[in-house]
This record gives sequence, structure tokens and C-alpha cells, in this order.
Amino acid sequence: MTGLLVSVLGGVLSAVSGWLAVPWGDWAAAGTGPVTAPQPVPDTTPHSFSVDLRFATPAAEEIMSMQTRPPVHPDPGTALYASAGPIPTVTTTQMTEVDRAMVEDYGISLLQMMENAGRALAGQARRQLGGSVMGQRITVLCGAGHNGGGGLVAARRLQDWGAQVEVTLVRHPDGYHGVPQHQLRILQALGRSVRGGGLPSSGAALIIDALIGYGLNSAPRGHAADLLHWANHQAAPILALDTPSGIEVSEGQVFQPAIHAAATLTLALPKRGFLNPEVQPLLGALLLADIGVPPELYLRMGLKVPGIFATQETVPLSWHQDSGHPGVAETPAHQDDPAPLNSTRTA
Ligand SMILES: NC(=O)C1=CN([C@@H]2O[C@H](COP(=O)(O)OP(=O)(O)OC[C@H]3O[C@@H](n4cnc5c(N)ncnc54)[C@H](OP(=O)(O)O)[C@@H]3O)[C@@H](O)[C@H]2O)[C@@H](O)CC1
Ligand SMILES: [K+]
Repeated sequence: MTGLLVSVLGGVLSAVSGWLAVPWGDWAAAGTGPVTAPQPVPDTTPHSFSVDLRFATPAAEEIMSMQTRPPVHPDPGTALYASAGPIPTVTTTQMTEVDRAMVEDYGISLLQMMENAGRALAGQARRQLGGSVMGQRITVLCGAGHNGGGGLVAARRLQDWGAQVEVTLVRHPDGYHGVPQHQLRILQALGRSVRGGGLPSSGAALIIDALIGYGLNSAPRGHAADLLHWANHQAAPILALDTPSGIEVSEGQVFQPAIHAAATLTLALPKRGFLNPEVQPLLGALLLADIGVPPELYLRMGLKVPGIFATQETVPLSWHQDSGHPGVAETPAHQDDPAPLNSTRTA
């Protein structure tokens, strides 16, 4: 109840003073206790669902045709590879369809996917920090959408594993809804510190960028833009979730500001815009994480996806000049631990 008062008071203060100017600081600092138990996420899963393996709907046909549509700024002949072979790239429209089909056609909820994404992100952070996060300082920047929700999961797991995690929200907790709000309430119930309204402390060993993913709708603005600027000027390397925030992932448009990542952990499949040569330096090392999309779904969308995760749940991707015959091009050597410890940022 105390935490609820703090939260409500924070909202009132924000409304009166403008919370960006007056940081509301610790939202659920240790000792304030849980506010409310995490509320169950509304079950949007249909109780019965059928799986149609044919392309029957206009939407599916449109998705299929997009497969053959080239990106606006392609790097001719360049393709992305995992050790399993060439990997298809997807647009925002296709990823939205993946999300829809996961939930509506197969009953795999967003909460399940987000938990997979956040755990993979935490695991990648642990690898980049040398195999243990015990006592390590990590800053996690969390937007209010599903990208931010993945960041909140990663923050929780990293704290579980012994890291000192500073979570910075892009907006007041009252502005979080749906599954990200659910993830936030879990941290709140655990009495973990979540901060917002200002800039994080400097000096972390790693910064996680979970501000904006494929939901970017224009050049980053407001406090998100402030946090992107802040992150790019830190000494710590940045690990980006799904995409460096500030990049439009279908065509690879780079907005200002955009995150300059040391490594990017992209989810399910790499995004089409990553083929844009202007985007590649901002990605750093590119890794692909399994969030549980079944091959049946890719098959329906006409996507040829090899057994990418046969040996591990996160795999490195690399760019190779395509021979023009996908599937017979030279396959890159497998890298066991591709993520660098040092930032490759220039800004
Ligand atoms: N199957 C999958 O792949 C899964 C994907 N998942 C993840 O979900 C991500 C997509 O989630 P999403 O659709 O919620 O959008 P997301 O990227 O969080 O952005 C929306 C937020 O950003 C904000 N915002 C937007 N533009 C802005 C701007 N210019 N400047 C400032 N703010 C801006 C926008 O604010 P608003 O405009 O509403 O005020 C809103 O709060 C995806 O990349 C992946 O990481 C996993 O969680 C689960 C499985
Ligand atoms: K991001």
C-alpha cells in the first residue's frame, strides 16, 4: 500500500511539476514493499484455434509478396548467415504477422515470447561480461512498449543472478500498460528499485538498450531521445534488444539519435533493414535469439528458415556476399563467442 501511495504521489508530482524536470526517483525502492501482486495478463488466447497450412487470406498473400520485394536501400549481394546457412530477413509487417500468428493461431502468448526474449538478453549480457554478472553494474533503459518489456525481464533475471541493475524507465510507471506493465509489477512486487524521470548514473559495465524496437514511428523524441544521447556518450558498451533504438527496421532508415551498439540481440529473425550498409556499423556484433517461433509458422509465411538453433538458443550472424544462389553460397565459420567486450561506438 505504501508503494501505491508512492506511485500515486509520483503521478501527482509529475502532473504538477512535469516529471521530466523533477525526477521522481526510486519508484519501488527496497523496503517500500510490494504494491499489488502482479495481475494476471488478460487471456487473449482463443480456446480453440485451427491451424491452416495453406495461404488462404489476403494478408498472408501480401506477406508472401513482401518476401520478394527488395529493400529500398539494399546492399546488393549481401545476405545474413548463421552457421546453419543463409537466414531470411523480415520487415516490421512480417514480424507483426509473426506476433499475431503466435498468439491467435498457436496460442503462444506475448508473455511467453517476452520471457524468452528477456532471458536471452540477460544471457547475452552475461556472456559479454565474461561469464558472470555477480556484482557487475548494468544499466537497463526500458521503453514503454514490448521492447521495453523484454528489457524489464532481462533486468529481473540479471538481478536474480547477482548483478547490480539500475532500471531506468522512459516514462512514469502509470504510462505502462499490458504485458510491459505486468513485467513492471513483478519488479515492484519484488521491491526492486526502478528509476525514471532523469538520466541513469554513469559507470556501469554494460548498458542495455530496450527503449524502442520495431515499433519506432518517427525520429526518437522526448525522454527516449535524451536517454539515447546519454547512452551514446557513456564509456560502457551498449547491448541493444532487437535493434538499436532509432533505426526503422524494414528499410533501414537511421534516425537521429540512434543507438550505436557494441552488440545487437535481434529476436526470431533478423530485420530487413539490417542489410542497409548505413545500419551495419550501428549494430555491432549481430546475434539472433530464439523466442520460440515454431517452424510451422515460418512455413505458412513462405519463409525458408534452416535449423538455426539446433545447438544453442543464441547464435551469431554474419554478412556475406551472396553468390547469387542462396543456399550454396559460402557458409561462414561459426563463432562461439562473437560479442565484443569493448564498444565499437564512434559517437
Ligand atoms: N515476436 C517478437 O518478435 C517479439 C517482439 N518483442 C519485442 O517487441 C518489440 C515491438 O514492440 P512494440 O510493437 O510494442 O513496439 P516498441 O518497439 O516497443 O516501440 C513502441 C514504444 O516506443 C515508443 N516510440 C515509438 N516511436 C518513438 C519515437 N519516435 N520516439 C519516442 N518513443 C517512441 C512508443 O511510444 P508512443 O509512441 O506509444 O508514445 C512505444 O512506447 C520488438 O522490437 C521486440 O523487441 C518481444 O517483446 C516479444 C516477441
Ligand atoms: K532497442
